[in-house]
Amino acid sequence: MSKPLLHVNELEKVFSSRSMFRKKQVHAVQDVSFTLEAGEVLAIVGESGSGKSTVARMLTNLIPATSGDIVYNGESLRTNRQLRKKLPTFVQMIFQDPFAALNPHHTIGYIIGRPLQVHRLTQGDLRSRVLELLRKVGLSPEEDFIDKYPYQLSGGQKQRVVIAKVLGLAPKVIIADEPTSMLDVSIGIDIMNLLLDLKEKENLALMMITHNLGSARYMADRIAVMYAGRVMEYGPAEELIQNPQHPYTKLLLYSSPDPWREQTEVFEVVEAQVQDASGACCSFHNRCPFATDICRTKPVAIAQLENGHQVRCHLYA
Ligand SMILES: Nc1ncnc2c1ncn2[C@@H]1O[C@H](COP(=O)(O)OP(=O)(O)OP(=O)(O)O)[C@@H](O)[C@H]1O
Repeated sequence: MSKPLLHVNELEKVFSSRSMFRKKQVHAVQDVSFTLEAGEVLAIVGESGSGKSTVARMLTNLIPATSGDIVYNGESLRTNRQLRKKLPTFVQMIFQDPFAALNPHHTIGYIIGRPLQVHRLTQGDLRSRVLELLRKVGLSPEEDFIDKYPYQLSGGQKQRVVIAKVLGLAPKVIIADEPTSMLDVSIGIDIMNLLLDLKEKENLALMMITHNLGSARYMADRIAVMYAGRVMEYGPAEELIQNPQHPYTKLLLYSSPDPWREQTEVFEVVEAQVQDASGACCSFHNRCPFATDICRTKPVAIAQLENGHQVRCHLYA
């Protein structure tokens, strides 16, 4: 069997801090596993603090994992130093704030061209490579943009520059962390369409991080729903949206406004603090209207449903 482009296996991240009197640990990510292939889009959805960005930061080696493994094309990030060195040409990240991502003192040409010089990726004329990248992200006429400064561009244009800069390194995986959340809705849709288009043309694997199930549905082939550091539900995007199983996924779906959806289920979540993902019980039990004793006392394993649909809930154990 061929190796997946990206294989994430039982990833865990614990942040530790020490104050004068006690040591505190936050289980930010626990037992996260998935695969990602070229040409595929995986969306990671969850509320603030669910661990989405921590997963992304581990995948790009910005922070080390506490345990578990990240394997690119069969090479482990944990053990392979060569892979860590060449990682920027394998995986790149787009952040939500294009305003902060671009140095205001440099021209667009410099911003896009500099990583190509650093990683020695230009054969031939740097300027024509930058113009080609500007064309790829729809900033034309390219000659008009190359000598501009970030302040002369709109938010959507800035995000396109960020994408061009990332694209220059010819990564195989792009992780987009809320790439449209700071943009107007229509501009955000343009950016999502651009990413989908580039995914097809460049045969990229895309991982999209979002709070919004609507954007996840629009973009993704598969969706992973995270809560308190764990994947609660995972499956083909349309199946997960049409046939959600986990109470938390239902909560996310029924709390997002959708004038076209018939409200078939009334879902009243219990108000409570989000639990840490240390795993002694179901982390959603204190907010779940269906929780029983077992949810408060026993850890939950992932249950396999049909069509690759998985759910982490005692209701299905
Ligand atoms: N450097 C850190 N030190 C300690 N705790 C951290 C650190 N970074 C993240 N955390 C904690 O880890 C948990 C997950 O955070 P993370 O930023 O991954 O969530 P998120 O789902 O990406 O949230 P958001 O959507 O708001 O970006 C949170 O409880 C957060 O407070």
